[in-house]
Amino acid sequence: MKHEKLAHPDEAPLISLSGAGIRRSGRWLVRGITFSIAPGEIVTLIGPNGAGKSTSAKLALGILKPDEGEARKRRNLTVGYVPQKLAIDWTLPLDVARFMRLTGRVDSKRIEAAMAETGVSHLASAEVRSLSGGEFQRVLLARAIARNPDLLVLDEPVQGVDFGGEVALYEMIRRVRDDMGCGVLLISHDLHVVMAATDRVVCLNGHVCCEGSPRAVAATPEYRRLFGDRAAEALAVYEHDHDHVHLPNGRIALANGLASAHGHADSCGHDHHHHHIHHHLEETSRQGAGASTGTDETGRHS
Ligand SMILES: Nc1ncnc2c1ncn2[C@@H]1O[C@H](COP(=O)(O)OP(=O)(O)OP(=O)(O)O)[C@@H](O)[C@H]1O
Repeated sequence: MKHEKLAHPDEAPLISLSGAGIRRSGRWLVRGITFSIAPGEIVTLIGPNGAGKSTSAKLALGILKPDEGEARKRRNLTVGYVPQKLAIDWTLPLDVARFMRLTGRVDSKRIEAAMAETGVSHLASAEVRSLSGGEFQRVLLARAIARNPDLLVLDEPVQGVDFGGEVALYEMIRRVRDDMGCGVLLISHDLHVVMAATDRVVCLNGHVCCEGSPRAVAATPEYRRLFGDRAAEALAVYEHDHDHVHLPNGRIALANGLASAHGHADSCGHDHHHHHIHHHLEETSRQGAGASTGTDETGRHS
């Protein structure tokens, strides 16, 4: 897979936290947080509500100062931020093109290229408030990448997006990373398919519970304790990676006899495991979408 060439762990990290902690009203919100993001790397902070993901991200970005430990940021780091929520008065008319220009001066060519990259060029004159959840996410992503960031930060990027849209969004995030070579920090309170899209997972619960490749993290008892049965299900997805074969035309033949239309011709050459997971999930979502919503828990990992 491309990103294995694109990730540069030997280069100075874009951001790094070392034993960072922050205290408010006599209580440690997070403590002992250590992780870094290299250029070209996709890192996910995962943990339950209140685990300190946003706080850790703010420490990493220099928005909050640690009371102990260290937070370092590369000089002149440009950050593209995709927020969880936006404080916008939706009663006012606002089209996508204007929305893209609301914050800061960004070159028109860059905006056009970013909108093309996330597939929203055709929505330039659409009303922002009329966009679907998935369209709005892609507009937010375009707005963030138009700044040509070194680091893209996405806070709960799949809220309000259905399962098919979630898979598509993570595909897009990876493609943006491949094209731009930026680092990516994802923040997620739920498992989603975030695990499969990530180079490294940092599992938080006030401190770093466990960290490593998605597969390594999914196998730890700490992670299973935090996410319970669903963690085991997610792991099952990981271990479920040889239920199909790659056909010469790039399609996937599943054990249940279905062929996926989404196979990539290069699936076999690189990072086999991730592609397997991806195709497994994609097929599951296609089947689910045809039958009902495709977004329920059982549908995810069936
Ligand atoms: N400024 C603050 N003052 C006091 N407590 C705070 C402050 N900011 C956050 N907290 C507390 O710190 C803890 C971690 O919050 P944080 O928002 O980082 O968690 P999170 O993992 O991002 O949660 P969620 O998934 O719910 O967004 C919570 O208990 C929260 O109430």
